Amino acid sequence: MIGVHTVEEIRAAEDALMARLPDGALMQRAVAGLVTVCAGLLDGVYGARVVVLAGAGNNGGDALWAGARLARRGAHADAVLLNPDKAHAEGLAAFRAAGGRLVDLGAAAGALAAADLVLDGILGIGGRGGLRGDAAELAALLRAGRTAGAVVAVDLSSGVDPDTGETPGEHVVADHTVTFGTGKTALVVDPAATVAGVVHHVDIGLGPYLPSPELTVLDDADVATLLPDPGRESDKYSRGVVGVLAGSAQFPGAAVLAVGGALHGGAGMVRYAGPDAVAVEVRQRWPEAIAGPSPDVVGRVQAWTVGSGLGDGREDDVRAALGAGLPVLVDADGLRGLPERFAGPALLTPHAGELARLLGVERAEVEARRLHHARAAATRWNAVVLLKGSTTVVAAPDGRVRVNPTGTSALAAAGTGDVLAGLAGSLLAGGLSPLDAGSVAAYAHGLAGQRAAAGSGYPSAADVLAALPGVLRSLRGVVGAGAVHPLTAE
Ligand SMILES: NC(=O)C1=CN([C@@H]2O[C@H](COP(=O)(O)OP(=O)(O)OC[C@H]3O[C@@H](n4cnc5c(N)ncnc54)[C@H](O)[C@@H]3O)[C@@H](O)[C@H]2O)[C@@H](O)CC1
Ligand SMILES: Nc1ncnc2c1ncn2[C@@H]1O[C@H](COP(=O)(O)OP(=O)(O)O)[C@@H](O)[C@H]1O
Ligand SMILES: [K+]
Repeated sequence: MIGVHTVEEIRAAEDALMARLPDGALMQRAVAGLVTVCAGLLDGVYGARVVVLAGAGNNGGDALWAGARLARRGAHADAVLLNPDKAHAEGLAAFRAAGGRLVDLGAAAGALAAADLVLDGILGIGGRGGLRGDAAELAALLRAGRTAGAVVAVDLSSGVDPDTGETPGEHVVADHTVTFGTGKTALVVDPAATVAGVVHHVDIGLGPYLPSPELTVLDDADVATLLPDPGRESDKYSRGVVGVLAGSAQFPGAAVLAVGGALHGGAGMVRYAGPDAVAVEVRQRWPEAIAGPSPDVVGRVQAWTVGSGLGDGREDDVRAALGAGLPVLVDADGLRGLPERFAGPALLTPHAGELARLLGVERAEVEARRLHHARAAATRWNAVVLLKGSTTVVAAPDGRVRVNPTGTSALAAAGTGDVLAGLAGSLLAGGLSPLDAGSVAAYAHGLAGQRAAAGSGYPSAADVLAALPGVLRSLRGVVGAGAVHPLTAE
C-alpha cells in the first residue's frame, strides 16, 4: 500500500525528523535518491548534458545539489535560476564548485534542446497556483517537447497542486518524478498524475513521523487480503447472494455484462431482476443465474446492484431495491433515483458526466477536480462514491479515499462499467464494506482491462469480463483457503 499525505502532514514530519538530524541531512538523503534515479536514466553520467531548472526554494536546492553531484561524476551541468537572488545558497555554491555553469534565460531554450536530462526543481510542495512568468515559459518549452532529454520532476511536477491533483495553470510535464518521503495526491490523481510520468519513491525516514494516511493506493497484496475467501464449510448462501437490477429491452447487454461481473466476484449466487425478454438473454449466457421480474419477487439477496442499462420507467423497482435495507451499489440510470441520504451501506459508481449531473456542475469541472467532487458527493449522500475515468477515485463519507492504480484507457468502451458494477455488487454481497468492495473491484477490473488490452488491442467489455477470472485467480493465488485438496506446485 502506498500512503499519500498532505503538505501539512509532510511539513510536520519533516520538522520532527530534522530536529534530530544535523543541518541539511534530510536534503542530502533526498538528493542521494534523486541522483541514483537520474544516473539510471542516463546512458552514462560522464559527458551527459544535464540542465537544472531551479526555483527559489528547497525544491531548487535539491535540484542544484543533484546537478552538483552529477557534475562531479563528469556530467556537463547547466542551471537556469528562476530567481537568482533567492536561489538555495548551499545548493548553488555546491553546483558552482562542482563545475556547473549558470545559463541565463535567453540561452535556456538552446540548453534544453541539447540536454540528455532536465531536472525540474522550480517548485515542490511549496508550490501554489500554476507557474507564471519565466517559469511558465520554460514549462511550455518542455511541454512542447523542445528537449531531447528525459524530464525528471523533483518531488512533483512544478505547477501542479500537491494536495488535490489539480492543475490550476501552466505546469511541467515530466517523464519521471522522484518523490521524497511519502506519496502526494498530485502523483496519483488526474489531471496532475498524468504529468508525473513514472514515479520513483525515495525513503528519507519520514515514516515514523507521519500519521496514518486518509488517502491510500492499494497493491496486489492488499487486494488479495481483502478478497473474500470461501472457507471449507461455505455454501452458496453463506458466500453471499447478489441481486442485479439492470438492463432493459433497449440495453439487454448491460444485464448480461453486470450478471457476468457478479458471477465472477465471489458471490455464491446471482439473482437477476428484470423483464422476461432480458432474463431470457441473461439465462442463455449465464444458465446459473436465477431470474425474476422484480426485486420483490426474485428472492432473498444480501446486496443489490442497481441501475446499469436500466433505462426509464423502472423507478418502482429501483425504490424497492434501494429500500430493502441491504447494502446497495447504484450505477448509471439508478443514480437518478437516489434517496435524500443513505442510511445504510451504499456504493455509487458514476462516471464524470453522471457525477456532474448529480452535483449540478459541468462535466469538465468534475474532471478538473476529481477528488474534490467525489468527496463532496460522498458527504452529500452519505455513500461511498467511486468516480470512474482516467483515475478512479473511491471516496468514503468518513474522509478515507482509495485511488485505483490499475487500468488503461482501453477500458473506455461501452459496457465495461456494467462489468464493474456487477463485480463490485458481488463483493458487497460477499461481506465487503462499500469502500473495500469499490476499491477491490476497481483494482481487479483495471487489471482485467490491461490483460484484455494486451490480448486484443482494443478489448470489448466481453473481453474484459473474460479476463476477470484469470486476474482474480492471480490475485488470490492458485489455492484459496477453501481448497479441500491443495494442488501440488509444479
Ligand atoms: N524540508 C526539507 O527538509 C526537505 C525538503 N525537500 C524539498 O523541499 C521542497 C519544498 O521546499 P520549499 O518549502 O522551499 O518550497 P518550494 O521549493 O516548493 O517553493 C518555494 C517557494 O516558491 C514560492 N511559490 C509558491 N508557488 C509559486 C508559484 N506558483 N510561482 C512562483 N513561486 C511560487 C513560495 O514562496 C514557496 O515557498 C520539497 O518539495 C522537496 O523538494 C527535500 O529536500 C527533502 C527535505
Ligand atoms: N481514460 C480512461 N482511462 C482508464 N479507464 C477509463 C478511462 N475512461 C473510462 N475508463 C474506465 O472505463 C469504465 C467505463 O465505465 P462507464 O463510463 O460506466 O461505461 P459504460 O456505462 O458504457 O459501461 C470505467 O471502469 C472507467 O473507470
Ligand atoms: K519540481
